[in-house]
Amino acid sequence: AKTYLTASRSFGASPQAGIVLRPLSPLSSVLGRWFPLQHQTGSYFAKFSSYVKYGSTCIGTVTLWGMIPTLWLSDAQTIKTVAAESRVFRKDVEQYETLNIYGPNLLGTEGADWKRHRRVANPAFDEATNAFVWMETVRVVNEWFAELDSKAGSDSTITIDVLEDLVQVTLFVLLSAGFGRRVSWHEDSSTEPPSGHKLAFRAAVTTTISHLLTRALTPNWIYALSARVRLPLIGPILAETRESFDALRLHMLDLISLSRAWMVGGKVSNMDAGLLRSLVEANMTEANDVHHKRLTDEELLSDIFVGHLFQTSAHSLSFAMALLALYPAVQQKIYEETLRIWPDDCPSTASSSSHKEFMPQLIFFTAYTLAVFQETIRLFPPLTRLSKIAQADTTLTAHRSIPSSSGEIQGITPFSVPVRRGSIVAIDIMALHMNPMYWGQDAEEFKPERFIDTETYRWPRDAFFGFSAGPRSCIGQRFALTENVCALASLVRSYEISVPNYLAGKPFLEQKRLLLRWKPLITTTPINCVVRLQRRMPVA
Ligand code: HEM
Repeated sequence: AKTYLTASRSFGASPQAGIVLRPLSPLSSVLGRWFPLQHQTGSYFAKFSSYVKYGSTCIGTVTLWGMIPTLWLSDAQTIKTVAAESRVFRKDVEQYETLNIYGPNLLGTEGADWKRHRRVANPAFDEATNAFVWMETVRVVNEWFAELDSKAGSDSTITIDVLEDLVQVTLFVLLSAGFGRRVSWHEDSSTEPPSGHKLAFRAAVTTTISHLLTRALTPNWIYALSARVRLPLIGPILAETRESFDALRLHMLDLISLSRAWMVGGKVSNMDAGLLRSLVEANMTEANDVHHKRLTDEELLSDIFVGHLFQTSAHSLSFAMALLALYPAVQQKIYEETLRIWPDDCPSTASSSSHKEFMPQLIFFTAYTLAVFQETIRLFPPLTRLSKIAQADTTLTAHRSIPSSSGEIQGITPFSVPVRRGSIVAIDIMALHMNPMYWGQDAEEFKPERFIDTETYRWPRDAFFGFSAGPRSCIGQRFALTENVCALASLVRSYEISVPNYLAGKPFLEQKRLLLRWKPLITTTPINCVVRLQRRMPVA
């Protein structure tokens, strides 16, 4: 009781909402789905409701274990300050430990170690890589479309579990644009493994995907222990998981060696562009002495892989497809936009050079498709919260407000929030994205127009935190935007997306409830996202 009181006294004038689990603890995300008090601060489904209840954009809670004061923020300016002051507000890297699967990486490191990773990675995430991402997305989605068409019925329709397919699509893009290893949709997964390998590449990839969640949610010490001792129940699953991750690691390390050998030999690799080649190149030009250390092969591999671990693109594209099935008028607008870019048909191949020419105009030509994707991320941010630890005593500014009888936020006044060293500061991305101060009273509605500037409206940049901001923002943002906009535009150009037959006769709100369900695992994960696709006829 005494420690609780000491912790809660540190909040100053911020309202207090009791004891909750640590914001990013794996337990809180696994149990989040079943947490009964869904409007309670800290619940994954509370959206902005607890900030309305307390009339404040900052709420204090105390962690169940450790009694650590935790401040939850839904205020754009406060969050911007926290993200910018990365020396005062450090990432809660302890919570990322299980994501360091292949070794330390950009996401799970801090301080000098993080800087070393970011310095090597920055130049690799350039326009050449994005051009390659565009080209490979075109290739992979066309292979996917061929697969869908071969399975479609005589009326050219097919009903699919979107997530299952998109996990493969986005992984194939990553393997190619990330590792320079083209995997065809049709490649046989029963191919004999090459010498020195237990699994063929495709088999290593597919088994790794199926064990991704087990690995990411298993504490490293249990994982390590399971290699030495036969653990009851979970032992065999962990052994299988280890086998698949080890098999993929060996393949990836081969690719790194190959890339380096090409570089040393002065050869132009047939791995085209791609992150791996650029990373290997940037790493080789880094100084390697007592002060500077190059990244190891494991670290390079980990930096590329961690971007996929979250499956952010697969999840966001799934939500976007479900939303397009529910909102045909939005889909029609994307279709009209794609008719302007591709008057004849969706391209089946793209060269990276043609994309490079196209890229500067891309955002302009696909403004609406991009807005649909951003609005999807606003409603379903893959990471709904981030957590930082204060390294020094400091002060933030938040806002108090009084909701009117019609629920509108009014009487907004600033107030100071003392932050004690060691406190957790939780950036509540979902609440920020639902905050009516920035997005209006209809913040929960799907309206891509919010992301289109007009002469009288400029969309609130600081209130969109889907890719984070400041020095620790997503390094793969352009990669993800290129991939997702290309995939969405190609999809809508080729297919009409609608709700599956079993939902067709239901009221709209019921369709919405059933199609947009999600669970808070490592990232916001769609549940049972099923849509019907009908091939569009070629434009006459
Ligand atoms: C829809 C897609 C994506 C979204 C919404 C997204 C979102 C985010 C967010 C919110 C962070 C901050 C995480 C934190 O502070 O803990 C982040 C970091 C990061 N993302 Fe993404 N991401 C996406 C796709 C990607 C892709 C495709 C890659 C790589 C190919 C990638 C690589 C990374 C890396 C390496 C970091 C750590 C950066 C650092 O700390 O320096 N992300 N991402």
